[in-house]
Amino acid sequence: MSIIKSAFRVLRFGSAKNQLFSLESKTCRAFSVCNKLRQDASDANASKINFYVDENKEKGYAILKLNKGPVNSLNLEFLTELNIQLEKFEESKEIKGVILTSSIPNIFSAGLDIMEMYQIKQDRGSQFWTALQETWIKLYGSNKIYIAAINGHSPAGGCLLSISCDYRIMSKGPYKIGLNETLLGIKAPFWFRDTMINTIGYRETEKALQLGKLYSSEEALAVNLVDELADSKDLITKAEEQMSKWCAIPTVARELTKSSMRRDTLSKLIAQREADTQSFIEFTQRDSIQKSLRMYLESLKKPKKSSA
Ligand SMILES: CC/C=C\CCC/C=C/C(=O)SCCNC(=O)CCNC(=O)[C@H](O)C(C)(C)COP(=O)(O)OP(=O)(O)OC[C@H]1O[C@@H](n2cnc3c(N)ncnc32)[C@H](O)[C@@H]1OP(=O)(O)O
Repeated sequence: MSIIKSAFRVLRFGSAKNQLFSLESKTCRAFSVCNKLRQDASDANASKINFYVDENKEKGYAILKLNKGPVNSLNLEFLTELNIQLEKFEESKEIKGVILTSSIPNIFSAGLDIMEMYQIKQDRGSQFWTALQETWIKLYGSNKIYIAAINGHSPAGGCLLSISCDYRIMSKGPYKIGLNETLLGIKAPFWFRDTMINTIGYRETEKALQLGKLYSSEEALAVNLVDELADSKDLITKAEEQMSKWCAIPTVARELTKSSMRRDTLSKLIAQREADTQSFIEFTQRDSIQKSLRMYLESLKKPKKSSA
């Protein structure tokens, strides 16, 4: 939204302005549908702490640590809470940037909660998908600086969170990152795909998405899926060093540059959020998709084989 707003300020006249205005108002309508949901989510989760926020107003940035055990999977309530927090950051005058990480050892995020796609009622499915779209629009479209400190596995929706940031540092170790949707028998949505293309390029994305490739940290560095590797113990320090560097850039120039780079990709989803939600519902309700999801869920729940 903020990027759309900045773009709106810059493009004062002509059809581009009208187009952005219409995109913005569609987005606002979709957001207002989520308001009740947000209240429900904050009531239901009042006793749980699904993430921690450590704000350092002096330095001008915050650290947001995902904390929804066991694997930071993204369900409706969690996304709704995250969206509220992202909005708070966006409105903050003191916070220039956010380091996004996880408090769960070896896991950044396991991506979408598969239970939100398996045998789910249409209403819930559409609320879930709307919340996910909102998270991406807020993160990818943010005026703030987002640095992902990827402390562990980051498949599918977890990868989407990190590639929506401006810079990625990943822990060295036996961790995997990538858009592995085809391995679940599903297709990555076009906005996941486009964010990936913007990060690692068309050809690499074409291979990665078809193969459902999960990259090791070294492989991820080699294709620019991440920008830097760090020993786990140094991850946050490195992210903070990087954040100081980004914070030192003149803000308006950086924001306008970011928005000019991301506007077209964002506009594509903003212009067709409802159709995209319908397509998610239609796709996930297919018998063949439900069967694939069931098999994938079973494979996750199988007792792990001993490597000995
Ligand atoms: C038109 C478009 C339509 C649809 C588009 C949909 C796009 C989808 C995007 C997604 O994000 S789909 C989710 C993809 N995620 C994955 O494939 C990750 C699966 N998980 C793992 O590989 C591993 O769990 C791990 C993240 C590597 C962590 O491994 P670890 O050994 O540490 O944990 P374990 O596997 O034992 O898991 C603990 C516990 O959590 C459950 N789990 C794991 N991931 C998910 C998930 N994404 N959703 C729901 N639940 C998940 C797992 O089953 C275990 O449960 P249990 O304790 O009850 O056995």
